[in-house]
Amino acid sequence: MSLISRVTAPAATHDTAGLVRALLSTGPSPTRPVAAGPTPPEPRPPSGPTGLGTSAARVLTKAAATPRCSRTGGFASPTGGLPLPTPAIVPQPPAVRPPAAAPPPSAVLPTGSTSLGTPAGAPRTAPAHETRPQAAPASDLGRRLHCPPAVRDDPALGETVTERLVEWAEEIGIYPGQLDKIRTADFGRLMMLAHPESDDPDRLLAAAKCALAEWSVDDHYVDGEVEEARPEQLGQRLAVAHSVIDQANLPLAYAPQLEEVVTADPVMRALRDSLRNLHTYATTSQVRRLRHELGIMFVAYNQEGYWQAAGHRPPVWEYLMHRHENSFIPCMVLVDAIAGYEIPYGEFADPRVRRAFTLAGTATVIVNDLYSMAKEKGPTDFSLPRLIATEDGCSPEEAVDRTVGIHNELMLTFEAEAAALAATGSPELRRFLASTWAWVGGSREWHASSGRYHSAADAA
Ligand SMILES: CC(C)=CCC/C(C)=C(\C)COP(=O)(O)OP(=O)(O)O
Repeated sequence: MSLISRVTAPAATHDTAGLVRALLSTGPSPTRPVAAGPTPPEPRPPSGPTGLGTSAARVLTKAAATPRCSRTGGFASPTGGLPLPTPAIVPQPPAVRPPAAAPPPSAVLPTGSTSLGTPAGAPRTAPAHETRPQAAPASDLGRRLHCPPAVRDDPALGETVTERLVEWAEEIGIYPGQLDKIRTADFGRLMMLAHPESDDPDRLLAAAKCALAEWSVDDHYVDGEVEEARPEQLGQRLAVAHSVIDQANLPLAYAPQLEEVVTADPVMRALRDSLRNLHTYATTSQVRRLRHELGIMFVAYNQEGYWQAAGHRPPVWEYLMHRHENSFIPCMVLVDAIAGYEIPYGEFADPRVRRAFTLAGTATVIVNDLYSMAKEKGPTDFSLPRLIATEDGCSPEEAVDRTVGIHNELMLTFEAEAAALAATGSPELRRFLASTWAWVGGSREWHASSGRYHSAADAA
């Protein structure tokens, strides 16, 4: 493809089959970056599943342990021993929003029982627009979600990271008087499950500090979980906090005033300190990538502020777009840094890679919506099942089914596209996609068990 054709190429769309076809015809070399190379390659037809496949992801691997001090690369195998997603099924163009009367079955897995909450056919006590989907049994969701299992589970390592994270939070001053929330959520366990390529507590802690700083923005400023939510101030707080994400450098006479505001705010201190610490383990460009993702996340938080202030209930399309921006991507973007390698920036920024990566990101946060239904009870605590129930006028059980279907569509698309990208990209890209796949599986496992979503109070 010529440079001009590439520059003028249309943005990626949701035409999976076309995209996979295009990927497979742009370059067969397994080591060539997807965005590089002037020579028109020979078309290479798909030869069927070539990776290790989802079933291989069930094998716990130790081979993927972190190369301890590599900051730029150094991997034993193209995926660092991690299973790579395999397009066992290339999804057909799916109906994202199934008709209310006859929803199709879940994309890959049997939908199983419909006994999530009230039994089908039971009398309804409230109109559909007022219903709140109940939390689905975790075991049932785990079976129905198209998602790999966690690659490893090392509870002691997770506990170590959580304990050190609590100490850090206390030092910084986030979650004052509520440090138990951090212990209960067990964020160290999330990092242990989601970054199986590293068994180094320091690296996992670096990722955990970033994640907790990000969560603290939500819990302190947006959701009202730690401080009272003040939607009218949200834009102002986020803008000032962003001056830490992308350091504002004011003229000397004014800089101290900004610094005073920043240092007085625990969330801003947490963001600054976690990013500073990350530099120990990540390259400058990896940290810059995270700074960019946080800017996007802040835009989405501002949107939530608008929803709260205006009493706006987003339609499903708008909420899904919001979840593209407000997802776990800021955590996932660190997979290579924490594992000790680096995907070339040209490949990371390639729209096809970006598309696959962000589809996986949205899928992770839909998992969050499903597992956090019991926790999200306030009138502006929107979630995908809840909004679908309202918009489609369907039962909570049906809304959960549709949410699972949307999640599975995203994951199947990621799986197919990641496999095609892996076949045409560099070893680092291949590994990055495998690391992403592992992150998604570890995150689902954490959501299924974390005290953040499964407290006795929520069950009541
Ligand atoms: C770790 C991280 C990127 C956090 C910022 C975004 C965030 C809090 C989520 C993606 C989770 O969504 P939600 O606000 O629904 O979180 P909880 O269910 O309250 O954990």
